[in-house]
Amino acid sequence: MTRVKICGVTDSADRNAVVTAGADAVGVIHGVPVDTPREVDEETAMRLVDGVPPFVTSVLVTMPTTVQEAVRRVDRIEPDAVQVHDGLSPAELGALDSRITQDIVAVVEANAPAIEDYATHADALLVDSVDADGGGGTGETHDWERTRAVVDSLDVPVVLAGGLTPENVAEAVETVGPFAVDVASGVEQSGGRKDHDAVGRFVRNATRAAGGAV
Ligand SMILES: O=C(O)c1ccccc1NCC(=O)[C@H](O)[C@H](O)COP(=O)(O)O
Repeated sequence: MTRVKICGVTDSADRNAVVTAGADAVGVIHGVPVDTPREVDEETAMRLVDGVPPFVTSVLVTMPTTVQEAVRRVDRIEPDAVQVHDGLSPAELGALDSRITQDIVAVVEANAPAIEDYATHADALLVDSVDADGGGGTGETHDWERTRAVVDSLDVPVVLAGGLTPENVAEAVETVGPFAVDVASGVEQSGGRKDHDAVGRFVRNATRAAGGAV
């Protein structure tokens, strides 16, 4: 069955709705040098992560420029996993891995060359549609067939992201066969605020679809 991460929660009501809907992971965005309504300050990130219950994974989504910066954020916020968007090379991800106990999800741009280089140093890859500044949350889909080839060629779990919605997620799962799917803007009522009904539909449609990796 395909796992589901709902990304970019900004308050406890949305976090709790995501958990109630049955998502496997909750993404909290902090430390990104891009303009996004989904980023929260450090205190809020700590509080949101702290309230994620057992058996649901809290994920800090961040864009560090150095390994040290990533370590400091992880040590302060204490998520279950860290998702690194842009900024760190595969070798730096390896260095980060040796300094934290959390799993590392490395974000790779869907059209990037040598995606496999990141697989060596990460616990999972998240294949996303990335904007010119390296940020996510674009609401744009990419070439799912290419991502299917990535899934087929690598042993590491692959998370599909970018432009997913309750309406297209079943087709995405069937086409790509990812370990998990991830959504931010596709389940919002307005920037940074989740539409709880859409979150529920997204989780149901993703988990009922055939094609996810076991
Ligand atoms: O969502 C953002 O605004 C964002 C900004 C900077 C770095 C990462 C960001 N999001 C990370 C995610 O994991 C999103 O869920 C992913 O990019 C998919 O977004 P969407 O296309 O809106 O579903």
